[in-house]
Amino acid sequence: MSLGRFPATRLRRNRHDAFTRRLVAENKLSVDDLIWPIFFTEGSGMQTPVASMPGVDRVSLDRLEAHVEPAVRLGIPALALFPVTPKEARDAEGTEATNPDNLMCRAARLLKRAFPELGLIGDVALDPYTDHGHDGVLRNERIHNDDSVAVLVRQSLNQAEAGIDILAPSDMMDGRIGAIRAALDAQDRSDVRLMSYAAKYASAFYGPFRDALGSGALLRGDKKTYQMDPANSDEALREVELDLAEGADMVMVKPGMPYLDIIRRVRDRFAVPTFAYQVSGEYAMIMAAANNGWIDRDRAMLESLLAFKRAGCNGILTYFAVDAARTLHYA
Ligand SMILES: NCc1[nH]cc(CCC(=O)O)c1CC(=O)O
Ligand SMILES: [Mg+2]
Repeated sequence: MSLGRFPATRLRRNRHDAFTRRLVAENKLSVDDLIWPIFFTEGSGMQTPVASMPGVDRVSLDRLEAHVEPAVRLGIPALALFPVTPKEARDAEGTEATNPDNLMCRAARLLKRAFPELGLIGDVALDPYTDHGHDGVLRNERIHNDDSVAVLVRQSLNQAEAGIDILAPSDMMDGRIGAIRAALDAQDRSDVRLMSYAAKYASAFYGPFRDALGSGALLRGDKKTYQMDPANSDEALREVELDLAEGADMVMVKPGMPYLDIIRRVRDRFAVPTFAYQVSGEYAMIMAAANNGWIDRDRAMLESLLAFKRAGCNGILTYFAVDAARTLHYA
């Protein structure tokens, strides 16, 4: 006997075959974890690809129901809605955000009628509506926090009225969760959920999204005075703590893959429903490599989504949602 020559514990044993690997797997991705962000436009008969996001289209409202139907059939629980506002409807104050007949509200009403069970998540921020491309209102070339929050509150009530189930403020103004929650309560809308983009970083990975919305070319300067510095991690915990105290039901970390450490810290510290946004640039990277034949798209897609689960996410906003759901169903 040459005890000591061989390890008593051989972790490879549990990797021996597929059934054992299935038995010992710690995390699992399911369709229930997927939130699908979609883009839609005015007009009719339109379906225009986003060049920097292969496979992602902007569809006109008349095509929205048909566009969304496969996601519903696959069991995706919720959509995140992003309206592509025409240039003419943008102004310095983002006034269109509070118009009860804006594109967002019409889309919400249409989808609620067509798919009553489908969760609708409304983006709360002014960048689709401002002519300078910022998420808030500009005063002397600065984004004014409290004036922005006042508009965001009206935008939130407007979306809730149109049938949005979950308001998702992505603007990063201080105090907006508390202000929105108070306004909802005052209108007897305490059932509207708030998914806060609590730790949202000033990131290069939003580029393709801004292409999709047409806000990138308009953007004056950058968003570093309100979105977080990628250097920071403790600060993310303070952001999350404040949003929870102000009435957020769920929190989000964004972008996703470069910030898995933040997701894990948030989940460990607060043990609240935690989400990540696998943003446009992350999607674009995987698609670009896959379309060059450099990585296997489906495997990279599923591995990246599983990584969010492992990091502690309850769910993921991903442009892969429909393809991932299909893969999971037919796996
Ligand atoms: N309110 C803006 C907003 N909401 C969602 C995204 C990015 C999503 C993505 O890149 O997929 C952004 C971009 C930004 O902050 O400029
Ligand atoms: Mg904050």
